[in-house]
Amino acid sequence: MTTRIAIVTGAARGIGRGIAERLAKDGLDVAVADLPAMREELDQVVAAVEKQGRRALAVDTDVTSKEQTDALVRDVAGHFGQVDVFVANAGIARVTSLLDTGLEEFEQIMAVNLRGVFLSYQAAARQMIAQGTGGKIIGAASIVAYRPFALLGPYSASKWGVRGLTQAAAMEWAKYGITVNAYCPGIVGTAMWDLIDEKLAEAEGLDKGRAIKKYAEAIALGRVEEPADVAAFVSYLASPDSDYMTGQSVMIDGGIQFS
Ligand SMILES: NC(=O)C1=CN([C@@H]2O[C@H](COP(=O)(O)OP(=O)(O)OC[C@H]3O[C@@H](n4cnc5c(N)ncnc54)[C@H](O)[C@@H]3O)[C@@H](O)[C@H]2O)C=CC1
Ligand SMILES: CC(=O)C(C)=O
Repeated sequence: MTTRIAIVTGAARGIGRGIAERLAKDGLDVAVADLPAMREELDQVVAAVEKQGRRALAVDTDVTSKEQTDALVRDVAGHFGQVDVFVANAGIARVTSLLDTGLEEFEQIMAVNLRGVFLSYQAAARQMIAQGTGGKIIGAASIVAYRPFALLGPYSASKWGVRGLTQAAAMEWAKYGITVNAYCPGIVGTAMWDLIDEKLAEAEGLDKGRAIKKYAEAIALGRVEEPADVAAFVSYLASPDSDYMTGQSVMIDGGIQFS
């Protein structure tokens, strides 16, 4: 069997890095993409993938740009011959009340979290359709795609949008053998939550580090999530074991939300 090729965006750190390393462990060759400012960290992920005996490629990409996202897929297909798995992981969080959110901030969140996922899904699907191979398209949603967090309103709306986009893409592309699913993590201990903790602590008059502790009390399994917890589920979504699953946004949160 030929080696499958995956692309992971926002892969320089956090959950994206965890996913890239896990897919490499699963035997896939992996292209990792992130903003140019993250190149040093991205190169470390390339080294970690290669250490597992897999081929890797780093591509500077801003997923808000159609040109760059199309080029990412084109370059990876040119380099490795095909694209089998696309993980649209890149995202940003902003802690802001709805009344205080300026238009520019709202649009920035939507540009990365929703437009970026749309552009990623579209570029990946066009490549997979042209190949005639089917494929696995996977997006980053969140538990807030089901029930928002106050002060994370625009962020929550963007993730709600990812859930809708994932359903529509699954409906449209099933006939090409492409499945489209999303992962919905809870509270993962990454740089993103460092920022959320700092801003929520400020807003709620808590000391730094207290907000994440407070929110983590809601986790039934009793610990903050790690990137590897998310990556284990993405590994399943990227594998043939999930071939009969499409259009789903699945909570992997240690038991915060119960639907
Ligand atoms: N940390 C958490 O608790 C949760 C995270 N998520 C989602 O998981 C995904 C990954 O989150 P984390 O690893 O925690 O975040 P992170 O902030 O640690 O990493 C995000 C990565 O995305 C990159 N990125 C940002 N804007 C980009 C752009 N325009 N183009 C390309 N790359 C860009 C960043 O440079 C960074 O390397 C995000 O979509 C996030 O919304 C979902 C639920 C919970
Ligand atoms: C960042 C995020 O999506 C949550 C739920 O914390």
